[in-house]
Amino acid sequence: MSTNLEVGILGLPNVGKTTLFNALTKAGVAVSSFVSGGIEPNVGVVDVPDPRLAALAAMYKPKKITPTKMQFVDIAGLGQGASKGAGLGNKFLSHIRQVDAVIEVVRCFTDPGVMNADSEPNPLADIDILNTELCLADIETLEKRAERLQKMAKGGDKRAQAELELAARLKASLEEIIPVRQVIGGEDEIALVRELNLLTLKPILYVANINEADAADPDASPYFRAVKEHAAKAGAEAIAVCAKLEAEIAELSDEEAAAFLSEMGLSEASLDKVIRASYKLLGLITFLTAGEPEVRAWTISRGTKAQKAAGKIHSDIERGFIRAELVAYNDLMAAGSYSAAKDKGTVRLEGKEYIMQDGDVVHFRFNV
Ligand SMILES: Nc1ncnc2c1ncn2[C@@H]1O[C@H](COP(=O)(O)OP(=O)(O)OP(=O)(O)O)[C@@H](O)[C@H]1O
Repeated sequence: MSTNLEVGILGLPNVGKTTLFNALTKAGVAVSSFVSGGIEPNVGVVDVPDPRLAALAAMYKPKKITPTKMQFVDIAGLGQGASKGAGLGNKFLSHIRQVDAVIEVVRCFTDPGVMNADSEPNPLADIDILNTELCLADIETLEKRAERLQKMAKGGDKRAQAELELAARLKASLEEIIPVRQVIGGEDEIALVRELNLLTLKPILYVANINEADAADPDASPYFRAVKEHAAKAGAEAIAVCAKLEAEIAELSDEEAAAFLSEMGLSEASLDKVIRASYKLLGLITFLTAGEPEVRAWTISRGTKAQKAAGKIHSDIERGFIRAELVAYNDLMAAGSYSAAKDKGTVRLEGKEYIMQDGDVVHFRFNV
């Protein structure tokens, strides 16, 4: 019972999208590939790394530890002119339309053997090319929609009128190549245009694909620094990854990988950072269940109420929901055991309207 939210991996040709996708999915489980004619994207399911699971396992000694999962989609090369329907452009744009958030891979490496990658990286120019294409595609969507809205607004439709005004504002920004996510107001405005699935409204994470030589100290790469600065200005996050190296690490056993990382002076694979940042990008949080049979992480959207969250485990538990008995992960760890947390009074009983928090360790009481 996973949420079907997906993060799409995009970027210019040969920037390392597939390498990153393979590294991500090899580190995780089951890669299902829907390749047909080379234009269907690959979808991969990935375990979300969560150190809290190991800590809970040390406390509960469960038979089984189950991480939660998330989905990535490898959306193949989007070149210049894609928004004009050049080549396979429209198909690619429709794949992007289906995902809930995007990772933009930006080339910050040089590789003489790779087409388009033999020259000095120019990450800002690359970001600009892709951004322009996405903005143009959104302009087209808004223009099409405006025709219908005008008719509806003439008929006195207030909502259509509001959407029309918003569309005009968004279009003006898009013409300056400013993504919708940077100019749209709060939830009310987002709701007005939600159905349009605007590409530049999707949350974005920049992944700077750096040279192996920069992996131990990414900030030494001027290219990564440029991406980071751009991301900060755009209110987004940037993570440096050497996709080629990560793909190699993903081939190793856990022990080998740990030894390799410490040799490189790295504390964790950058992939873990990418997965966690993507999870956050989708607005997802984790609640935990812990017992002797199983310690497990579950995914819900931020803002989910207790009764709905219970339904993640089983529809019966949602239907017969009585109460959620829960303790915040940090409180549980501070107490040292569940019964100690109870003694300290940090275990609470919450009703169905309770809004679940990341790291809640929960036992649902139900009756069917
Ligand atoms: N950090 C890196 N350093 C050096 N070479 C890299 C790095 N990352 C990827 N490469 C190499 O760049 C080439 C292109 O990578 P990849 O096929 O993953 O790109 P892509 O963006 O998926 O391409 P396409 O647009 O064809 O889908 C591969 O040969 C890969 O090994």
